[in-house]
Order: sequence, then structure tokens, then C-alpha cells
Amino acid sequence: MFKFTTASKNLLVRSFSSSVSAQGAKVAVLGAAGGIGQPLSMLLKLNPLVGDLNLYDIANAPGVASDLSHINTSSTVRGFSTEEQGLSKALEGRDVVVIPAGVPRKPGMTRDDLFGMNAKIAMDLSIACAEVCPKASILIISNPVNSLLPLAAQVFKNKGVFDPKKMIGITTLDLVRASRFAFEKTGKVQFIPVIGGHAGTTIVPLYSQCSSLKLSPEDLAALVHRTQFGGDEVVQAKAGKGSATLSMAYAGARLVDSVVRASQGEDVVECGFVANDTYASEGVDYFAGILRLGKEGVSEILPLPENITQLEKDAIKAALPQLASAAKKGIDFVTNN
Ligand SMILES: NC(=O)C1=CN([C@@H]2O[C@H](COP(=O)(O)OP(=O)(O)OC[C@H]3O[C@@H](n4cnc5c(N)ncnc54)[C@H](O)[C@@H]3O)[C@@H](O)[C@H]2O)C=CC1
Ligand SMILES: O=C([O-])CC(=O)C(=O)O
Repeated sequence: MFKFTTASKNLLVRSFSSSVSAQGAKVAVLGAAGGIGQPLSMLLKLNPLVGDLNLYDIANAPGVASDLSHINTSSTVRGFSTEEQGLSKALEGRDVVVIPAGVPRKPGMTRDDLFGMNAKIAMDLSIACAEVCPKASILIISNPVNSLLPLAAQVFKNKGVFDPKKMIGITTLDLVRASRFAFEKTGKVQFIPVIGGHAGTTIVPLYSQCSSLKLSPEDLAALVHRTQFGGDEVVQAKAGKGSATLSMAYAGARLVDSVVRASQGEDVVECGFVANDTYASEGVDYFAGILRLGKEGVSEILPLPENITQLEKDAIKAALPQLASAAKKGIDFVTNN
């Protein structure tokens, strides 16, 4: 007969022990059956702060939900398909909506090349969110983030429900990469802010904030480049079978956890791509900043650290025109469709 080890007993008890989860956050994942959606949904099922998880996809969300619903944590999981108002039902009463719905890159493509395929998906999902759960935190994973976050914001603006504190384009994977790549040099896990946007040279890691990192200019340049093109590294390694999914699921689950913890009163700092007027004088209205999260979403966009380097300042400057045109592309799509 099977005997419980102490470790397995602990796991069993921990799985059921959270009293938070019974009333925990109500989260929806849109695109939940995909490469990111499935592991992300699993990580959310394992998070005791998430009490109720709705999974929506154009294919197989009920199957994924049925599978996850057997995991012995106390949250409930339900799956919704496109039939019978599935999307609206999935969004009812949500505190947080995470959106990894959309097509991923293949080698040779930029994230911007996905715009033609993913803009309509993002627009349809944003319209549903604006109509059903306008007060939820909307966290957008789908690429190109630099265009799709402004697109979703414009949908909410047109419907008169846009709250800049509640809509974040997820750049957390850039922070996860920066932290990991610096760890490979220093042996220490540290929070390294990454600002700007989420595509190539718009990704600006602030390695100046990693005090233990001592690198030659050449090695620092290589580290910055690896961080900016970490997504391409995975796309090439997967050789036509998609882009980062598992690390993205981890990063997405971390941001959801941060938003939920902040909503419960914890002081949490993350970075994310948001409506941000720091560079408005240069025509940039959306910029990934260092965010303090609070009970109502983004409570403050923190000023950039005073000791950022000239190289980092130059990188921000170089990102601005790209960010302005990417945002315009998203906004124009809403105007023209
Ligand atoms: N922000 C970031 O750091 C990252 C963003 N991404 C992006 O995330 C997106 C998803 O990537 P994967 O999960 O690998 O792709 P995938 O193709 O494995 O999954 C996408 C899922 O979206 C679903 N879907 C498509 N249209 C939909 C709609 N209208 N409503 C609901 N679901 C719909 C599909 O059925 C599929 O299950 C891509 O655009 C990718 O570029 C990927 C990695 C990192
Ligand atoms: O590179 C991609 O297409 C997916 C992505 O955004 C990332 O991994 O950072």
C-alpha cells in the first residue's frame, strides 16, 4: 500500500490548506489552450491567491479546464468555447484577464510581422472585456505588445471605460531574462528593471541597477543585446515550432500574482508597458516603466533611477520613435475597423 512520505503529506496539505483561495481572485485566461495558455493556466491553478479560473479559447479550452480541474488545489476551473456566448461568460465578474491569444513568431519574422494576424484577435477580445468586465486588470501577452496594448487601450477609450491603472502589456519575461542572464554572471538573483517596450531595441534593460555586475563594455553590450533579442534566441531554437511558452507562462503567472498581491494591500514593484506620459513631449504615450502596483492597479509610475548610464539614456532615446509608430499602428487599426 502507498505510504505518504513527509514531503508528499506536506504537498497534499498545502494543496488544500489555503483559506484565501476560496474567496481568491477571479481570473480569466483568453487563449488558454495554447503554448503559453496551458502552462500559464496550470501555474494559476497552483496559486492559492487565485480562487476562480475561467479558461477561454477558440479550441479546446473545456478540455484543458477539465484536465486542470483535477489538480487538488481549492480553486475552481471552468472552460469556455466560442459557442453560446462563451467569451462573455468567461469574462463575467473577473478581477484579472490575461490574454495570450494569438499567433507566435517563426524564424525570420519580427513581432511586428504578427500584427496582421493578431490585431483583429486583440480587438475582438478587448471589445468583450470593455463590455463585460471594464474594471478588471487587463494583462496583454499577445504580440506585438508595443501595438496591441495601445490598440486595446483605444478600444476601452472609445467605449469610455479606459483606466490606465488597469491595463498592462506584459514585459515581465524581459525582466525574468535580465535577472537570469545577470545571475549567470554574478551568482545572485536580483530585480533588474527593463523599460521601453517589448521588441528588439525597444527593450531597454537597466543593468546599471545591478550593483554586483562588473563587465567590460564589450561584455555589457553583449548582455544587453542578448536581453533585447532573447525572444529570437528561443524562436530560432524552436526552429518553426513557436516562440517562448514556458518561460512566458512563468512570467505571466508572476505578473498576475503581483497584481493580485498588490490588490490585497502588498507593496509590489514590477515593470510593464502602460499608458505613460513620461515621453509625451516626444510623441510617445505608451512606454514600459517601473510600476508600483496597488489596490487599484498601477498606483505610480516610478521615476527612472538617477544613476542610469548614458548608454541607457541613448537606448531610451533610440526606442522612442519605434514606440510612437508601433502605438500609432494599433490605434489606427481601431479607427479603421
Ligand atoms: N509578451 C511576451 O513577452 C510574449 C508574447 N508572446 C506572444 O503570445 C502569443 C501566443 O503565443 P503561443 O501561446 O505560443 O501561441 P499558440 O499558437 O500556441 O497559442 C495561441 C492560442 O490562442 C488561441 N486563439 C487564437 N485566436 C483566438 C481568439 N480569437 N480567442 C481566443 N483564443 C484564440 C489559439 O487557439 C491558441 O490556442 C503570440 O502572439 C506570441 O508572440 C509569446 C512569448 C512572450
Ligand atoms: O520572441 C517572441 O516572438 C516571443 C516573445 O515576445 C518573447 O519571447 O519575448
